[in-house]
Amino acid sequence: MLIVEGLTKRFPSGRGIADISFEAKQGEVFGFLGPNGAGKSTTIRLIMGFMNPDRGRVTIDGRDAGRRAGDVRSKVGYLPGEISFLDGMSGRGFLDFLGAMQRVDSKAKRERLIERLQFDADTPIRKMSKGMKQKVGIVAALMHDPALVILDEPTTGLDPLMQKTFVELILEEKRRGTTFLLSSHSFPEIERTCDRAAIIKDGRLAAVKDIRELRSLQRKLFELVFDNAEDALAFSCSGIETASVDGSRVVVAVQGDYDALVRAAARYPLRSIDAAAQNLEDVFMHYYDRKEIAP
Ligand SMILES: Nc1ncnc2c1ncn2[C@@H]1O[C@H](COP(=O)(O)OP(=O)(O)OP(=O)(O)O)[C@@H](O)[C@H]1O
Repeated sequence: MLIVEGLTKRFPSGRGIADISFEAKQGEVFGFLGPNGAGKSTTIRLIMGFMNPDRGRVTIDGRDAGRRAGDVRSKVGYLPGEISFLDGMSGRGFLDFLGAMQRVDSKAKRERLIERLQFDADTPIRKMSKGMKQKVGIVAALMHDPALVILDEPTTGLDPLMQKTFVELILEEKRRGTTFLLSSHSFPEIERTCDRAAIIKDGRLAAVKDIRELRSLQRKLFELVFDNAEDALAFSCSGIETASVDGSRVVVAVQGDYDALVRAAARYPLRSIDAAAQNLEDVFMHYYDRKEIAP
């Protein structure tokens, strides 16, 4: 549905993006992660045709997005990172205006979305909070049933309940076959919605990862509290790889082989045992931290 090939843009400052390539298949939610200034919004603006790339090509639904921009854009829903509205309008007035440009009868869907996101669309935009404006932007991106939806940090300003509603909305649209490109700083949001995610750093693609595969790499962290520090030390020397030992408390990170842990721990009296899943953020974080990026 969306093919990005060798997209390159260098700004006079020397910043920008270089050789970004990825593909989001129909019905896929493709995540876009990366530290501030990595080049996510630049990539998205190039995909949307708001700037011309120095090199590279974007294909949307089999068509060159650069050459057939008008054609292609009616199939695309877009939520920019920073929304600029026509301040004199109400939310509904703005959506009416946009609906007329999209040339699709989007009123019924628009009203359903407004109800789901629970905001007063008749409020003048200049009186709206950041979160309310974000909701108007989300409705604008989804109301015309586009085949491809590109969202640049969509949940900025939304409260946790609305973030949850937003995740549900994405999953519902995905079930209908809508394709998403979702730029986000929220790891839980990426984990809940995405099939794959690209990590972009310093304008280059650091990795493209399958979320299911990442989940299978997630380790479980077991915190074992022994009766005394001697037992904890003896346990930590028994061949089990420990993440930390602090008095009678030992943390073990396990990926798959729980049997060895259970056998080793069974030799000592235990006061408690707690397990927590390593979160996706920890799995991704090393891409953010790395100074050099492997090809
Ligand atoms: N129009 C522009 N002119 C000059 N430099 C720009 C322009 N747009 C972006 N940049 C620079 O390109 C780099 C990438 O910016 P971009 O906004 O794409 O990052 P981002 O990954 O979206 O960051 P964030 O997570 O903070 O939104 C930054 O160094 C930014 O200053």
